[in-house]
Amino acid sequence: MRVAVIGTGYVGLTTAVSLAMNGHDVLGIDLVEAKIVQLQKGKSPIYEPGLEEALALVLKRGNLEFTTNIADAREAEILFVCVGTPESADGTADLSYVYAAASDVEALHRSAPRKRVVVIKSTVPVGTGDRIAEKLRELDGLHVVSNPEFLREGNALEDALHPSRIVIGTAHEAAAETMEQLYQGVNAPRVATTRANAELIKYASNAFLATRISFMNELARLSGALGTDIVTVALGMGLDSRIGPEFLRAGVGYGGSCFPKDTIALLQLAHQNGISMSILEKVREVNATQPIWFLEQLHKRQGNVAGKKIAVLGLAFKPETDDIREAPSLKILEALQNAGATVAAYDPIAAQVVRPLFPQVEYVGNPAEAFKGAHAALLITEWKECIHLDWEAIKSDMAVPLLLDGRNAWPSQSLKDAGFDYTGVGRS
Ligand SMILES: NC(=O)c1ccc[n+]([C@@H]2O[C@H](COP(=O)([O-])OP(=O)(O)OC[C@H]3O[C@@H](n4cnc5c(N)ncnc54)[C@H](O)[C@@H]3O)[C@@H](O)[C@H]2O)c1
Ligand SMILES: O=c1ccn([C@@H]2O[C@H](COP(=O)(O)OP(=O)(O)O[C@H]3O[C@H](CO)[C@@H](O)[C@H](O)[C@H]3O)[C@@H](O)[C@H]2O)c(=O)[nH]1
Repeated sequence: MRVAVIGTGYVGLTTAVSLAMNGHDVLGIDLVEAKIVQLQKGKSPIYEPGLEEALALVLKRGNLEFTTNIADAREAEILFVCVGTPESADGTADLSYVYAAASDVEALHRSAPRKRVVVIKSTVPVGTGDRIAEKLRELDGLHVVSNPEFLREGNALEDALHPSRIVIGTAHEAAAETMEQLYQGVNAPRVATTRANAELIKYASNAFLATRISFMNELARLSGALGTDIVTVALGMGLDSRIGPEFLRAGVGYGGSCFPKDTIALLQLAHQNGISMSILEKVREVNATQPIWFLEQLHKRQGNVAGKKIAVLGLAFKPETDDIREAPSLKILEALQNAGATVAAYDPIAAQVVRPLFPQVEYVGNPAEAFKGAHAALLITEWKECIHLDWEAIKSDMAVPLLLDGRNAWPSQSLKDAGFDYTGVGRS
């Protein structure tokens, strides 16, 4: 099928590449010319495992092209909207990019009318799809479908090719049929529903996952006080099939471009409808304080960190991505700097995007460098490069062998046996 994807960021580019891999003819559209020029050359502007290789493949096959001009999409039967919906000053989702993209679609459709489906993949509050449909109603042959995206960064292409589910929100039979044709061959459960339900499924899923994390982080604080081990507790909980093992990892808090903004957007949507979601308020509160709680564990052991060297391992909000949006590392770097510490940081991919924000931090080329002379080391992102380390060498390199494992990913017992002063999150 002929598909156009508006917005070639994390979601748009991954969607475009995965649809092209599945044999569709895809046109990727973005406003940022530099991005399009780079993509035309087969260079991915974002770091996602396997994405650049897949991009090269579909460019070579000729079923993916890029442009800055939406008029080039006149032949497209399906137009995906994958633009950002960032947090506004009041916490609601900023829909200006979505509405601008809808206006672009409207202009295209007026100049080149044909049967078309407009698919909103951006995460948007309940009612947005209906409002866009209202705005475009006069345009014959054009139907608006909600098809939220559930991919995870760092695993984006894999998730797009093998999704957990495909949610299609539309009341229009022919549009639903077009979507089914598009996803033919993709083996995933379908949820065929209204646009509004589809929109709420997306926010509810993210809010629920964030809730599990904050629950575990708060439980970890108790576990630390009791001297119990949160990792074992999570294992024991997750074996209950009603609970399941995913998203029970305590740590320094969730970050990224989705959970922080989507939880506040859902809260604002609830307020606008006279509903108080007190659980979700607490989820955000626990998450906001988790990096600070983590740093208290450092201060308890090191006292004043002024003038001391602190190694920070990992900066991205999770491994396998260069994304630092709402990354806990940013709060931690800021607090360490305010406390007068000298910080040496390592991240295999994200250091270059953090550097302009924290120019005083020393960015080192490998983890071993960060540990040299350090009075403490903090694991913030569990990159494999930050986990599989030569601990013997590290022990002799550190000024004080104090380890604070913000992801419970270092081998706690063997480090303690080797003489390190080790503390995880909710495990002593
Ligand atoms: N990042 C994720 O993991 C993820 C996962 C699921 C859903 N989402 C949702 O998907 C949406 C996109 O997120 P993202 O992380 O890909 O954003 P992003 O910021 O990485 O990419 C958005 C892209 O859209 C482009 N753009 C904006 N307006 C445009 C227009 N009118 N025409 C053409 N291009 C335009 C921007 O230049 C940018 O390249 C958001 O609503 C987000 O909540 C994101
Ligand atoms: O047990 C866990 C699991 C995750 N995290 C943290 O939670 C954040 C988000 O992780 P993850 O969900 O894996 O990454 P995202 O790419 O943000 O993906 C989420 O947000 C996307 C955007 O909406 C959705 O599409 C995905 O389904 C949803 O998982 C990261 O900081 C993780 O370190 C934890 O602290 N503990």
